[in-house]
Amino acid sequence: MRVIVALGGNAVLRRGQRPDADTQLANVRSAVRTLARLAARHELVITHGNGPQVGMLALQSAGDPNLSRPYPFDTLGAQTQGMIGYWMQQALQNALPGRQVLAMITQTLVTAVDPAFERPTKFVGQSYDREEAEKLAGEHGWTVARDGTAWRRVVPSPAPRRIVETRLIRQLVREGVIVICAGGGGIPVVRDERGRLAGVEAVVDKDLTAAMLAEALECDAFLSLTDVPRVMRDFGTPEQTEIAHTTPHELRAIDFPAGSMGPKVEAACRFVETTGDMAAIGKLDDAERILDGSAGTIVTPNGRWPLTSTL
Ligand SMILES: Nc1ncnc2c1ncn2[C@@H]1O[C@H](COP(=O)(O)OP(=O)(O)O)[C@@H](O)[C@H]1O
Ligand SMILES: NC(=O)OP(=O)(O)O
Repeated sequence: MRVIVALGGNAVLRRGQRPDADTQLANVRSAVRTLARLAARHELVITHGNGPQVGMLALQSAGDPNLSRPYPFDTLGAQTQGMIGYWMQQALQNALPGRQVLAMITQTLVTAVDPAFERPTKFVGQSYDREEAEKLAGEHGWTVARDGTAWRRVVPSPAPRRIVETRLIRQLVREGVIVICAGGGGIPVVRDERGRLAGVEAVVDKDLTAAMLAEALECDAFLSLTDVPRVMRDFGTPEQTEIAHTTPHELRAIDFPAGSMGPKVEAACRFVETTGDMAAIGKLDDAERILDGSAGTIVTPNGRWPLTSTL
């Protein structure tokens, strides 16, 4: 099978951890143990989040007295692709000697008139209590929003339209390369009337980009791997229940929060609706069990996996 994995930024920097490089590298090495087992059995394309990291770099940049203005989010996105891509590439090379692994700088086309620029939803950086978040928002001109019980900075997250480097990614996958690409959803860029690319201030959702890429690369499965074992009904209430096997139709009848589970569910539904193939949301460590149907929330057109006829 050709499998695309979207790895949450939280897998690289867990909630509450200090963002030291060695902490993140240790998390990447641990994630790569699972990814390497997948790569041994399947053609693997890896995308990853960057929410915690891009927010941290933005905060550092905002506090740098030598700068006349903080680095823009496209440039910060590129920095996170380089940093996380490097950690992953090296960890995979060490885990799978003899295999070709490449982390690519990847740009994602968005449109400048996307309404998302007026309505920031993408959580970046660390969590704060409400008072501190509002204080920082006042100091730096941020928008902040509630993420579960905590507060975080939010930035615009326009819809991904196309990955500029799609053809190259396809070529590399066909040649057996394990490609790490579209990190942080891809660096958001727009194309002007003369066809030239330029970066924009945003962070694209990596699950939406991954689903789009999965379709373009004709992947058989799209796995969004995060820190919860399954999508839940009535999440965060005493009545919460795990959803094991489901359909896009069933999932679309449930409300999920923007900026966290919402885009994962939307991405999974879009991939299944467009391709008729399988998408799943679950825990990184369960990736292999998700593919055999015994873990995660598995989304298929008829709610069954492996896919079977309903006739
Ligand atoms: N209905 C739900 N079921 C499961 N988790 C949910 C749900 N709604 C919100 N969440 C939250 O979504 C989080 C995963 O989204 P996110 O933090 O964006 O992950 P990642 O960084 O791994 O992509 C979970 O840790 C959980 O707190
Ligand atoms: N860019 C992005 O979607 O990052 P996270 O997965 O960390 O939210």
